[in-house]
Amino acid sequence: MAVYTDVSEGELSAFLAQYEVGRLHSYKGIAEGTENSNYLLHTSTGSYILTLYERRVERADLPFFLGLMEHLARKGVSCPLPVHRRDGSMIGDLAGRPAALITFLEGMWMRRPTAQHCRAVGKALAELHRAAADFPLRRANALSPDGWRKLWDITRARADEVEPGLAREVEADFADIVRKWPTDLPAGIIHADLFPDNVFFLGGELSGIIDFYFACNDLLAYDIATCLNAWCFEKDVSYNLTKGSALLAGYQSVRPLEQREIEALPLLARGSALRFMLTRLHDWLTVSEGALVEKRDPMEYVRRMRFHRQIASPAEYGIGLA
Ligand SMILES: Nc1ncnc2c1ncn2[C@@H]1O[C@H](COP(=O)(O)OP(=O)(O)OP(=O)(O)O)[C@@H](O)[C@H]1O
Ligand SMILES: N[C@@H](CCO)C(=O)O
Repeated sequence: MAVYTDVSEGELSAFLAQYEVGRLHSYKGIAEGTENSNYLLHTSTGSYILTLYERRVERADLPFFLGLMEHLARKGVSCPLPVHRRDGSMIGDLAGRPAALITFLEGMWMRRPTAQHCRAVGKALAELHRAAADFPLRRANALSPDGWRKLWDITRARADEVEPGLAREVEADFADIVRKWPTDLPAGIIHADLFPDNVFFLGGELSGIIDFYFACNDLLAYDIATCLNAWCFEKDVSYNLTKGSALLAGYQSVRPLEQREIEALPLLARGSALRFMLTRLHDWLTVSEGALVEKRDPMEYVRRMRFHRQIASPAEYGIGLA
C-alpha cells in the first residue's frame, strides 16, 4: 500500500482503545502498494496491519471484503483475519477515513517468482475459489466492462502522453474485447488482484494471500487470466510458457477447467490486461507527485494486450503441458 493519510500517535491510540489489542509500542507507514494507506503496528499483543481506506474503496463494500477474509481464514485459506472491535464491528474511523485492523501475516512476496511459485499460486487460487463458494454476500465487479469504460472516458484524451497512438490502439481493442466478452462461464467470488505482491511465501511454501479489496463476483477463469498476466511474463514482456503451464496445472489440480473456460482464456487475458492498463493509466495521469506511492507503468499492460491479441490458440498459454 501507500500512505495517503497521516495518522498521529494520539489519534491512533484513541482508535486502538476500541480494540483488545493491548498498548501501542510502535507504528510506521508502509510505502508499498497503491490503493489504501497502510501502517504496520506493534502492540503488547502482537503485530497488526492498520488500513485506512482511500479513493477506490467504498465504505459500503467493507463488510464484504472483511467478511470474506474472515470466512476464508475460517475455512483454512491463509489470509489476514480482521480484528473485531469491542463493540463487535470490524470497521472504525480514523483521520477521517474508514479504517480496519487485520492480523499480520509472516512471509515475503516474490520479486522473481519461479514456476514452483506459479504452481503454488494456481493451486491457492482454486482453493480460494472453492472456499469462497458459500460466502453469502455478493459484490459486483466495479472493474468489468462498464467500469473500464468510465476509466477510459477519463483517460482517453491524454493516453497519447504515455505513447503516441495509444488512444487509437486501445479504443479499437476495447471495442473488440467488449463485443466478445463472455457472460456464461462458471462464476463465483474472485480475488481480482492476485499479483505477486499480494502473495507471501515462507521457506518456499505459500504462506498467505492479502489485499482482498478488489474481490467480487465474476468469472472464475478471469481470475486465472489475471494471474497469467501478473505471474507468467518476464520483464521484457515475453510470456514464460513453463510458468504459465505450472500455474494452470496448479489450478487444475484442485478445479479442472471446463473446455469453454479454456477457450475463453485469450479473451479473458486481454480483458484483464486492459483492466490493469486502465487503472495504471488513470493513476499515472492523476496521482499527485507528493504522495508516498509508487506509480505503475501502464505500458507493461499495453504490451500484454498486444501479446494476447495475437494468440491463435489457448494452448499457447501452456494448458495441459505441465
Ligand atoms: N496482513 C498483512 N500481513 C503482513 N503484511 C501486510 C499485510 N497486509 C498488507 N501488508 C503489507 O502492506 C503492503 C501493501 O498491502 P496491500 O497489497 O494490501 O496494499 P494495496 O495498496 O492494496 O496494494 P496493491 O497495489 O497490491 O493493491 C504489502 O506488500 C505488505 O508489505
Ligand atoms: N496490482 C495492481 C495494482 C493494485 O490494483 C497493478 O499492478 O496494477
